[in-house]
Amino acid sequence: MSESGKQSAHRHGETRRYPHLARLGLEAPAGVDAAYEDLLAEVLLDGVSKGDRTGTGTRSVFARQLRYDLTAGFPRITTKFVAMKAVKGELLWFLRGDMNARWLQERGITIWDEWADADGELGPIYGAQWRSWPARDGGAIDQITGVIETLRRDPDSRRMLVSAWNVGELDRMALAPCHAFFQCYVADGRLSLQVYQRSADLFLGVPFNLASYALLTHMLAQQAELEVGELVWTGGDCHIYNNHVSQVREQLSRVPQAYPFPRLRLKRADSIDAYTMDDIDASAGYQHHPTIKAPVAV
Ligand SMILES: Nc1nc(=O)c2c([nH]1)NC[C@@H]1CN(c3ccc(C(=O)N[C@@H](CCC(=O)O)C(=O)O)cc3)CN21
Ligand SMILES: O=c1ccn([C@H]2C[C@H](O)[C@@H](COP(=O)(O)O)O2)c(=O)[nH]1
Repeated sequence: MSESGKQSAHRHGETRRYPHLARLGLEAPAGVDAAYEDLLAEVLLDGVSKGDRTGTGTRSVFARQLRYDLTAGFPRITTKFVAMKAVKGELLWFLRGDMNARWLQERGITIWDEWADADGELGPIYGAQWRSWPARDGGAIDQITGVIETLRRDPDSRRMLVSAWNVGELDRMALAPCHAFFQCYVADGRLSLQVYQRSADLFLGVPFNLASYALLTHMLAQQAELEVGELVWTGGDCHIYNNHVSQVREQLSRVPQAYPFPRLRLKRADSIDAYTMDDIDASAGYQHHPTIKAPVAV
């Protein structure tokens, strides 16, 4: 094949790899994962105009999937700075079964403040459902401990689900769960996880959600003495808020200079309840573009 033929074949390959970025004339560097940015591009270009609960307005597409090989790197988006301190804190806070924003605020994490009442209360959101789903007999079901036990005892199980979508308690939650449930899957000693996110704020929420579930997969794998496999993110209503459009354009313009994902260092803890902020480090090799600020829709 001639040199120019090779080049055009390469370009064609890239076009298929990230077709929506290609429509904007953008190409990611070789070896860089830009699937998230391609979804941003798709919603920017093809999203249908839709109203929403917050009154902000969005463009939106329905039902998309992102997949990350966790052995290849930790999916912390590089085309803007992703605040890992808030991601780590929020996940540890969920795992505490906490329903009050105080613990986050004491650590300088403010991402739940808009939804908390004057006492910091949020109602029985993720943490409550993960760790103490109310049982019929008046007791509580710890779904996280349950799934770790099943991962150890019966990793072939097809019933390893954790749900935050407790229909009977939705009206008491400050916000209905967005990442509604997840499923674990083990093959060849590797733990994969798929999360279903019914509603996805692609610019502000999803970079957090991807890093958070990647981290959770690593923690669960460590607790069950498994290696990590794949993170599969499935989104329902995938939207860009109308007041995030200029930020998204800025972010996409960075795709040609995007970086490979960093690595996660996770210090071993004795139980899923024993991890601390200092045990988690996703900064090794994290090269990234600067922060892009945006208002959160409440
Ligand atoms: N509209 C909306 N989008 C969300 O992503 C979202 C909600 N609501 N409500 C509940 C939680 C709270 N989440 C949030 C809230 C704020 C940020 C945010 O402002 N992030 C900034 C800075 C974070 C920081 O440095 O602390 C960012 O640049 O990522 C992210 C996720 C995710 N969830
Ligand atoms: O982890 C989260 C939590 C929330 N979101 C986004 C998705 C929506 O933009 C709002 C929730 O509004 P609903 O009207 O309840 O769908 O919050 C997210 O992306 N990630």
